[in-house]
Amino acid sequence: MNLCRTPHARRLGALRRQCLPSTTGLGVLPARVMVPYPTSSSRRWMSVKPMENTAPSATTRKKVTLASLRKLRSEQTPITMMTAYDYPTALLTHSSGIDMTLVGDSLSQVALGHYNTNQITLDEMIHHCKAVARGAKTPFIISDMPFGSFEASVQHGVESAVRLVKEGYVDGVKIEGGREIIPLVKRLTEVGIPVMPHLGLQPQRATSLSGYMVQARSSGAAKELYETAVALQQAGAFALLLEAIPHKVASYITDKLDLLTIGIGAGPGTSGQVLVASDVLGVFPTEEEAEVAATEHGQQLQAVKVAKFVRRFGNVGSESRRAVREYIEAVRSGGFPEIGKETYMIAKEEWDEFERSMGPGRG
Ligand SMILES: Nc1nc(=O)c2c([nH]1)NC[C@@H]1CN(c3ccc(C(=O)N[C@@H](CCC(=O)O)C(=O)O)cc3)CN21
Ligand SMILES: CC(C)C(=O)C(=O)O
Repeated sequence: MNLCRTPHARRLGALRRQCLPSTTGLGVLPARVMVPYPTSSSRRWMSVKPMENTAPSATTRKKVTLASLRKLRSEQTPITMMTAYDYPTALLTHSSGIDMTLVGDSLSQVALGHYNTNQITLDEMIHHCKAVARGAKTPFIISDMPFGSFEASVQHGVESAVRLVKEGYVDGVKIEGGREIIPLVKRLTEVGIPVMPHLGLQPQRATSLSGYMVQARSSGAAKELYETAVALQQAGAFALLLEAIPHKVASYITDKLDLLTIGIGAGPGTSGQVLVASDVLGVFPTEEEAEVAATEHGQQLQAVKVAKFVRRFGNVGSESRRAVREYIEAVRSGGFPEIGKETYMIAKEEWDEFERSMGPGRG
């Protein structure tokens, strides 16, 4: 039977695979070739309909795999990673061509408003992973394992990671920790879940470290970090996240090890970079911006202090606030909505009939 012609195979093909002529003489078989997800043909019904994306790069891009990430490293092309917390931010990573999308537990702070990252639960992470997976079709998706989901035992860690993969549809997991997570990294690798340990500044330990402090600044601490990195590679880690460490230490680790290194505050010598989406976009105001908003518009903004390693590539926050100010102003002044442009009509005879039976309205 020609598998490619069955309706089921056609559906499969339409989703992820391409049928290629077989060289085995067994006919045409569905080949394991990844094709783009049907993003260009799919339309969603929203109050504002997204335009179809016709950019050639978006229609030809394939799902990022471990092999394609390793190829980027071997070609010395820096890997790009950014966080996403929901469907719109996931679509942003997907449509922009980001290589890896991180459902970071920073979402506890930047999307849920908690004081730190330790308050988010595994169930909440899974809820957000599901939304991200619906939007981030091409990037390799990694979820953080939240505080409390892996420390008690290897078994608990495996159960939590399996839930993130099975219910949250992510491709791999990131775990904050050093030597103490080696047994878990080994076990997850054995069961086929790609693991990215997170070394250096570990936000889940901010309380015990009395803040978000740069790590591995002494020769002893740098040596310990390097040896831990080697041990985690031996345990099977496919990548390391290196946060807030001297750039020379991060470059050294990258040069000596085979795995991928993704840095944040670790300099340009790693295999790739990661930043939090709201930092890249400039969603939250700086203290100066909050002061300006208070004096000029009477707005009470929640200012945030960001780390030295953050570069803002946009100022989406000020644009959002301007849009909402104008919306409020337009409603209050009667300028929105505009009849004809933003309203619906009723045929004259229908309206006349309505008023005849019900009595006149406003005139
Ligand atoms: N918006 C956002 N961006 C992040 O990168 C981020 C989060 N939230 N939440 C979770 C963690 C917390 N992170 C942080 C937060 C603060 C610093 C920070 O201010 N570090 C000091 C270093 C001080 C020192 O040791 O010298 C700095 O000045 O950069 C670093 C990482 C990174 N993560
Ligand atoms: C800061 C990044 C790397 C992270 O761990 C997160 O988003 O939670």
